[in-house]
Amino acid sequence: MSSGVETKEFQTEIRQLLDIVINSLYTDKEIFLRELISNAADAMEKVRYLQLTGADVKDGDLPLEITLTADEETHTLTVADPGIGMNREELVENLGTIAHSGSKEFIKRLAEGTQDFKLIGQFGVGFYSAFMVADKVELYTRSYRPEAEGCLWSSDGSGSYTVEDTPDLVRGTKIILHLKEDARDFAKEETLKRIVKQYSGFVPYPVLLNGQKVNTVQALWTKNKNEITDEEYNEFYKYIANAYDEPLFRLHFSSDAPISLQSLLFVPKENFEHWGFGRLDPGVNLYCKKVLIQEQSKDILPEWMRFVKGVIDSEELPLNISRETMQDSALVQKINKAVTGRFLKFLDEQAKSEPEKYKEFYDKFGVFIKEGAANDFGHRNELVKLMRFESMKTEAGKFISLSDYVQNMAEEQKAVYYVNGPSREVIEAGPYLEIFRSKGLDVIYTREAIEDYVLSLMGEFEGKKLISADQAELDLDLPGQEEKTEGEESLSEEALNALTAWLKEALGSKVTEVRVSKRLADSPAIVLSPYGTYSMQRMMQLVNRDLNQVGPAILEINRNHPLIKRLYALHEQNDPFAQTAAEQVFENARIAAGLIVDPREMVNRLYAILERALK
Ligand SMILES: Nc1ncnc2c1ncn2[C@@H]1O[C@H](COP(=O)(O)OP(=O)(O)OP(=O)(O)O)[C@@H](O)[C@H]1O
Repeated sequence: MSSGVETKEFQTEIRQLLDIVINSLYTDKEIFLRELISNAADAMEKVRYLQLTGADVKDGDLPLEITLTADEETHTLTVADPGIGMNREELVENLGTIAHSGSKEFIKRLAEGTQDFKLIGQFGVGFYSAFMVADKVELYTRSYRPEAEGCLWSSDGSGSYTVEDTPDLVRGTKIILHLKEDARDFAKEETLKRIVKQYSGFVPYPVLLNGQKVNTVQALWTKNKNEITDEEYNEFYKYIANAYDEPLFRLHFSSDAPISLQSLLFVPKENFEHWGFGRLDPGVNLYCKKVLIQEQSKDILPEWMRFVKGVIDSEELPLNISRETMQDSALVQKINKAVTGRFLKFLDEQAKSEPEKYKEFYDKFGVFIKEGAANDFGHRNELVKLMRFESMKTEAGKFISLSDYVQNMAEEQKAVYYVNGPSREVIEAGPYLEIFRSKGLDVIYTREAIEDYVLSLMGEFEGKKLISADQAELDLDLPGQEEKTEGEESLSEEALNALTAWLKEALGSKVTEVRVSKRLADSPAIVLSPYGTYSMQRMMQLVNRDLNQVGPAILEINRNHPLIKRLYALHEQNDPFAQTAAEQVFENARIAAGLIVDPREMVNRLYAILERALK
């Protein structure tokens, strides 16, 4: 390990970020203070925890407070905290590289101008906002570990920084900002006071500005609901979620049994995972009597709830609970169950009381509900109730729940039907709805394979079977459901036998069976999967871009359709064109099923068909 002055290059992404930061607009600049204060508070939170769990912490008596020192003469602002500090390796790791892919994506979009700078705090790169106001940043830091050496990190925000060992520092971090000419206001007390109040009102430690305390420390979640204003809630949300906007939903509750806890949860306005920023980290912090036990706890809530931000505080938790014991602690399970259950109930209530807002929620966060319904067995029933779908009978863009569907069912209808397709238009243009339309039965539209997966896992809902409309063996089980038999000019049984036998031969290994359909009204033919339904195969095709993933099909033909009758006539005349026509009927049915077919074969066949038609 080197101990002298070392000059190091910033990682490419950080250089890009600094470029943007340095040229940021004045109106954006003040958020730098929030970022530095929030880092300081995090570092002290860690010290508090280490001390409570009996770790050996250097300079154990330092009061846990953040000090801001503003000097209008030297145009400097110093932000200091007695937090855990960093040793040399940590310093280089934390303030020279970016590990999280989401942060890299964020920087890329910032550079393209398609992302708002204010979100910087949510992407783990908040420290660099210091360069919005400073043309030189010096950071002195000493780790809490008794054996560690102090260090000075320094940079002017261009391509590189220096690190050097520095003796005689006390524990924690001190950041000296040499303010740029256009940012000298940030050495003025009144400016700083205003910014602390605006952005950092909920820091759980005293913030001292030139020796004077400028914030009130409070754990909002422990207060009584009716003593808290909306503004306070929103400010608190902004603080804990590093957000600049207001939350979409808020849930504040306490419970005594089966476990004593207080919780304040928020659903943000936006889903960053949705925007392609990579997987979200959990957003709920675990406290015991206002002491942070675990930040962004992975164990306290199910994985699908990672979009929720907030706090859970339970006095029953032992302070020294470790990561390992967390996972299998019965207490943690109890908290998990209580909070998840309450949150699910809350969403259900919101869906009823504020359907429009719930729709906004579902549009953005529905992916998590579906993920939970697929993976979280314990809460599947509640989660499925929160899922929303369009259906044949809803207007485009309007949603219903499975419960709505069941309520609207005719008495004699025994099952809930659903069909999968990439869009409403594609589903409605396809042949799968024909029989349902003719019988006046509603069909739920699923868009994603995960929805089909969940419905097939469920098997039934409120005592009704869940049945996919493209299921090969479809028994609508309605009184008076007669077989669709021959109209006047329909093909005879004999002709149908001959035609299906020939089609089976003509299509070879592409089909397992060719039969007469009971479900078609307008389309000449339909394909069904011998393995159940097609939604999984469609997804596999899309993911693997492999046309052969689908396997053979069951082909059903419509005995009343003119095209099928004509096909039979051609076959009877031994016209070789019958083969081409049969293949194209089959391929069309596969396209209508949303499957990807081989375009090369198709194009040649279509030319042959055109040629004949143009004769
Ligand atoms: N005052 C500090 N004391 C100790 N470590 C710090 C301090 N400030 C920053 N760090 C370390 O540097 C890392 C990077 O800080 P940065 O602000 O860029 O991102 P972050 O704190 O991880 O994310 P966010 O800004 O969203 O809180 C932190 O995770 C922390 O490990």
